[in-house]
Amino acid sequence: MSILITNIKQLLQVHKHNVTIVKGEEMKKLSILENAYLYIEHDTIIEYGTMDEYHPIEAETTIDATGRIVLPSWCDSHTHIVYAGDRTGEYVDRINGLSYADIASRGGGILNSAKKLQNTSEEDLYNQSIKRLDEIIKMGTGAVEIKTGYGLTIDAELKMLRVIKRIKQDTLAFIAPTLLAAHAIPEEYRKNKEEYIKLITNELIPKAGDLNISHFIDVFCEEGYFDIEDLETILKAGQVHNFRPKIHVNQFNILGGVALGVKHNALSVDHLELLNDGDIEALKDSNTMPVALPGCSFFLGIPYTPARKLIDAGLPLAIATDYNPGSAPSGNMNFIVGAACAKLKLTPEEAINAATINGAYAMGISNMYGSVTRGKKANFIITKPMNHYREIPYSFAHNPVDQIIINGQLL
Ligand SMILES: N=CN[C@@H](CCC(=O)O)C(=O)O
Ligand SMILES: [Zn+2]
Repeated sequence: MSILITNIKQLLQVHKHNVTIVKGEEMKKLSILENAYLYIEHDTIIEYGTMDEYHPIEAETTIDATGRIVLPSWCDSHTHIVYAGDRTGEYVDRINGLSYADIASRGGGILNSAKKLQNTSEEDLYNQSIKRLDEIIKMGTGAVEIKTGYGLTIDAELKMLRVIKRIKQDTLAFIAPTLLAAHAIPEEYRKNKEEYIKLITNELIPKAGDLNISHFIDVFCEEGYFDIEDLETILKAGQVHNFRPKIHVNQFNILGGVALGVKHNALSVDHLELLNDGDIEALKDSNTMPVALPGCSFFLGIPYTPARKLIDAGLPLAIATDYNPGSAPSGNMNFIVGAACAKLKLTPEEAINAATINGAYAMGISNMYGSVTRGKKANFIITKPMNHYREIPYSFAHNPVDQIIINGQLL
């Protein structure tokens, strides 16, 4: 299959030589070709340039993109889209004044989702989850990280991993599986967290490692969940089975998870609604990507990640949806890009960098995704007619997507 796109009003994120991460001041730049063409063969970017350099290319499909913008598909590096049912009841409880913590303390929250998932067949869980993935692909996402973490028993967590593997096999999008080995303490271990941690380190991690589905490990490091000692214990056990950390830290409290994540060569530290100077220092000269989740802050009404503090300190930033039934029931990366500008105060260029190349980095795939570079994967958004790419975050609740190309296939 070959696709030629011509008369592209603006082709975004063009890099002749591959870029795998964008930091600090560099995030303010977005390399653009005006009035461009793009040629794709199978699943790969073969050629691109401006129309005045263009020489006729034979292609099976030709798209005239006059007045429209073409950019790499969104790279959503933090989702929990494999889950059963929903938590709309809790949503109303929160509107009526209960906090996320109040609901969790009454056995709601993650434990509510775990009960539903334990009582849902693997087939049904797959059918519910693949629908969510198909929906976010239509909204422009081409690479998605998917976590476990709603099983909370060995069998249910491994069931989640098998569903993620089946999704990976059945979709054109890139899927990065993550073992969220420690998401919440099950009721039966409430008074014996140490026992649950032993189950995780001695049984879940080795069994998940043997399945060879996921290469990332995650822990929810938070008061009432897993503390900094638990985090170190679990990351060390993960390292034995070659799991690289991508961890939930600093959402409601600062427990030291950022520095510990950097110490364990975390690929990303996610949430960061709270940050102190020590966190910023720990991240400098590290290979760890800070990830902000503005959809969660929007939905829970909690602070937004101080993204300007991170970028102005010369650090990179990725943005992601956190798509999950409790704190962010939306996988719309277009909204996240809009929220990054409106609430994190990122420029449109910074937000697009954070949702493409840096999002790919936070999944370990920015050598193959996240920019228009010869030889990289052909995952693209072709927008509806618009005057400037700034309209993508500006029209924050609109859908800018007209057509998508995933793995070189026009959908
Ligand atoms: N904070 C922990 N985990 C998810 C929420 C999980 C849930 O509430 O179901 C998050 O990233 O927000
Ligand atoms: Zn999350």
